[in-house]
Amino acid sequence: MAMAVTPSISLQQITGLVLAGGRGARMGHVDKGLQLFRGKPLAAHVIERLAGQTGTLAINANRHQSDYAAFNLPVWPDLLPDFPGPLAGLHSGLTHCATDYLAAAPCDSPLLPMDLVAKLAAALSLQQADAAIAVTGRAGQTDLQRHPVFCLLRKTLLPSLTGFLQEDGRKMERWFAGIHTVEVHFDDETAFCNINTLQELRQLESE
Ligand SMILES: Nc1nc2c(ncn2[C@@H]2O[C@H](COP(=O)(O)OP(=O)(O)OP(=O)(O)O)[C@@H](O)[C@H]2O)c(=O)[nH]1
Ligand SMILES: [Mg+2]
Repeated sequence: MAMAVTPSISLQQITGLVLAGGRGARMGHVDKGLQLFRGKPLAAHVIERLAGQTGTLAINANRHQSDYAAFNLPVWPDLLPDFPGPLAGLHSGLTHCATDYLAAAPCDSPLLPMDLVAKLAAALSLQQADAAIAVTGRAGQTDLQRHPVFCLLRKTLLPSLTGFLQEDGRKMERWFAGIHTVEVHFDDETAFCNINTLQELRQLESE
């Protein structure tokens, strides 16, 4: 009997996207990705961690675009008005990327796993899924946490996402529930810590 062969995904087929397109309302409407954490902008931490995990990188930002351009990466704004949420960033990424896959991570999680993309890609490929998202905690337990802003998407999902957004869908979880998504478990919960307020920024900085 012939063995089923699952083609694996190479790094060169993946564009990494730093999601920095939000309003930062809980931080006083500052541009979160540009706030300093341990002496460097939050976005710089994410760029450094993602570099090497994907073939190319880009930034999704809607404000201070010249500041983001200083990272020497393409800056892709949302194509939809009024800050409809992170899905708008994924929509921009899938529209612009020239690769078969897009891996996204938010600008406000400076400790993201160094094996994020490799693990998402391995699971997506093995399950022949269209999307992979990160999960922490133990399956079946109440502390299971889904982290859909840390995701890997096939570029072929663009029409699905466009349709979802056109119908005013904003909830990431709802879009992922309607497509073939695989959940990928990560042991290190702290790698996904996410900074929403200035207090959280200072707190994590001092840890
Ligand atoms: N492109 C895009 N990204 C967004 C939008 N809203 C949030 N994000 C991104 O989604 C990720 C998680 O969002 P939040 O933690 O809520 O960040 P935020 O929306 O800037 O902050 P709050 O305004 O305080 O909710 C971050 O990477 C944000 O940059 C949006 O309207 N467009
Ligand atoms: Mg928000």
